[in-house]
Amino acid sequence: MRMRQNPQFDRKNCFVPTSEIIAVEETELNKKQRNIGKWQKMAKPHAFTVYYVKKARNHRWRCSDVTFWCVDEHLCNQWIQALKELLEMQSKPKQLLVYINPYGGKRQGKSIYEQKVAPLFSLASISTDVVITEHANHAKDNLFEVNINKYDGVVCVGGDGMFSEVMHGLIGRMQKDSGIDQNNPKAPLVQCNIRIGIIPAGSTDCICYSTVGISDPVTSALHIIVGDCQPLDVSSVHHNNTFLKYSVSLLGYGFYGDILKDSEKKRWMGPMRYDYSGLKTFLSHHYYEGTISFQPAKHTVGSPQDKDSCRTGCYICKKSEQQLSQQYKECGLKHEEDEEEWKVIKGKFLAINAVNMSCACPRSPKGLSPAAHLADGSADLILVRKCSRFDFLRYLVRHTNQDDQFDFSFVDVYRVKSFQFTSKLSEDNESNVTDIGKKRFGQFCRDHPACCCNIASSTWNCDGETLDSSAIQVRVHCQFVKLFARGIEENSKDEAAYSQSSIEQLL
Ligand SMILES: CCCCCCCCCCCCC/C=C/[C@@H](O)[C@H](COP(=O)(O)O)NC(=O)CCCCCCCCCCCCCCC
Ligand SMILES: Nc1ncnc2c1ncn2[C@@H]1O[C@H](COP(=O)(O)OP(=O)(O)O)[C@@H](O)[C@H]1O
Ligand SMILES: [Ca+2]
Repeated sequence: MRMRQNPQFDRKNCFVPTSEIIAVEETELNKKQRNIGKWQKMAKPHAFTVYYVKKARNHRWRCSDVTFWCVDEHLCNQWIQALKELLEMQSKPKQLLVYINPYGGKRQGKSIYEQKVAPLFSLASISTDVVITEHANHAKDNLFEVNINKYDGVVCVGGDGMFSEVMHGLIGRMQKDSGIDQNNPKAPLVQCNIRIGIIPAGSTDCICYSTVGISDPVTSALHIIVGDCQPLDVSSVHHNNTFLKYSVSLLGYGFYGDILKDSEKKRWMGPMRYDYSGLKTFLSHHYYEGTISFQPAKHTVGSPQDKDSCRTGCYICKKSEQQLSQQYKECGLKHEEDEEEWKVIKGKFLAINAVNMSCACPRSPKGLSPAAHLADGSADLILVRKCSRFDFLRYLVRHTNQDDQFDFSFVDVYRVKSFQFTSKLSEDNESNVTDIGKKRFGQFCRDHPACCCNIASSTWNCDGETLDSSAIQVRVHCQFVKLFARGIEENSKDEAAYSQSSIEQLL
C-alpha cells in the first residue's frame, strides 16, 4: 500500500474504522505518478484513494487520504465497489439543509462555510440547500415551511443563538405537525429526530464545544459527514401557561443575564462584547433576591461533584435515561410531577445558573458545571449567593483552572429535573405593595452602578437570548434533540501515539 500521507506515520499501519471513511474515489493516474518507484515496470497500474478522518490533539479532526495501487483493474473496482456499498449502509447524511448566519460572531459565517465546509461536503457527495439568513428568526420561520422529510439533517453556521433558532424551528414544527400545544407546561412533547449539525461561527459556541470537544468548523463538518448522533437534553421554559423558550446550554439569571443584556447593544464589538460587559457587570456587583423551588433529579446516577465528566458513549447518560423511562412506565408523568417533594430556597443571589451541559467553551474549557451530562435528563442548578467582589472573582477564575468551582461556602449546586423561580420584586408586586419608591430607587441604582444594592430584577439569559419575564417554570426533557456529534472522546490511544511518534521525530 503506497502511503501518500504524513511520512511520520508510514512506519506503522494506520487503522481507520470504516465509519470514519469520508469518501472512496478511483484515482486518475497521470504520467508522472506512473513512473514513481517500483511501479514503472508494470503495465497500466490502477489505484483508488480513500479519504478518512485523521484525529489530531484536542479533539481536532482533519481530512486525510491514502492511495491504494494494484495491477488488477477488476480487483481495484471490486474494492471501490465494496467500500462504496459499506458507506451507503451507514447513517451518513446525503441531503442537508444549511442555514448561514452572516451576522453572528465575527461575521465570518459565509466565508467559513464556503472555504472550509462546502469542499468537504462535496467530497462526501452530500447535496445541500443553503439559506443565508437575512434577519433574525429567518431560519426558524423557514423551518415551518420547508419539506423537512427531504433532508437527512439541518446544519446551522453560527453561534449558540443560531443553533437555538434552528432548534426552535424544528421542535416547533414537530409539535405543530403533531397538534401539541407548547403553552401547556405539562404537554407530552413529541421528540425531534432529525439531526442538527453546528458549524461554529459565533461568539461563545459553547454547545459545539461541549458536544464535540472543540470549536472548529472542519472538525464539526467531519462529524456531520460521518453521520454521528448525540442525543441532548432540552429544558422547556414557561411563564405561567405561556411557552417562552427551549434551552440546551445556559439558563442564567443575575450575572450572565446582566452581561447578555448589556452586550446586546454592543454586537458590533463581536465576541469581545462579552468581556467588556462581563467586566462592567462584575464591577456593578448587583445581587437579586428571589425564591427558587426545584425537584431533585432522583433518576440520575451522577452528581455535579463527580470527578469524571460526560464522555462519548457515557454510561451515566445511558443508565439515567433507562431509569427515567422505567419510572415513567411505572407511574407516568402525573405521579412524578406531584409526588416528589419540591425543595424551596429563598435568598440573595449574584447568579442563578441552570445548565443542561457542562457549557465548556474556549473561555472556560471545563465549563460552568464540568460533570453535567448531555443526555441524562437532568440540569445542574448552580446558586451563587451574595458575596464580596473578591470572593466572586475567585469563583470566576476557577472556571479557567483545575480548581473545584463549587468549593465555596456561597456556592450550592443541585442536579434537578425541574425548577421554578420568582424574584422578590414580582412577589412584592403580587402582594400589591405600593412599589413606586422601589421603582424610583431601582432606577436610581441602575444609573449609579457603584452601589450593589438589590435593584429591581435581572433578566434570564437563555442560550444567549434574553427572556421576557423573570418568573419562570423549567422542565428538563431527556434526550429531546439529536446532534451530528458523539460527545467528547476520551484521549484516544492514537492521540498518545501521535504525541509519542512526533516526540520520536524530534529526538
Ligand atoms: C477573570 C476571569 C473570568 C473568567 C470567567 C469565565 C466564565 C466563562 C463561562 C462561560 C459560560 C458560557 C455559557 C454560554 C452561553 C452561550 O449560550 C451564550 C450565547 O452564545 P453565542 O454568543 O455563541 O450565541 N453566551 C453568553 O451568554 C456569554 C456568557 C458570558 C461569557 C463570559 C463572560 C466573561 C466574564 C468576564 C468577567 C471579568 C471579571 C474580571 C474582573 C477583574
Ligand atoms: N441575518 C441576520 N441578521 C440579523 N440577525 C440574525 C441574522 N441571522 C440570525 N440572526 C440572529 O443573530 C443572533 C445571534 O446569532 P449567533 O449566531 O448566536 O451569533 P453570536 O454567537 O454572535 O451571538 C441569533 O439570535 C439570530 O436569531
Ligand atoms: Ca443534562
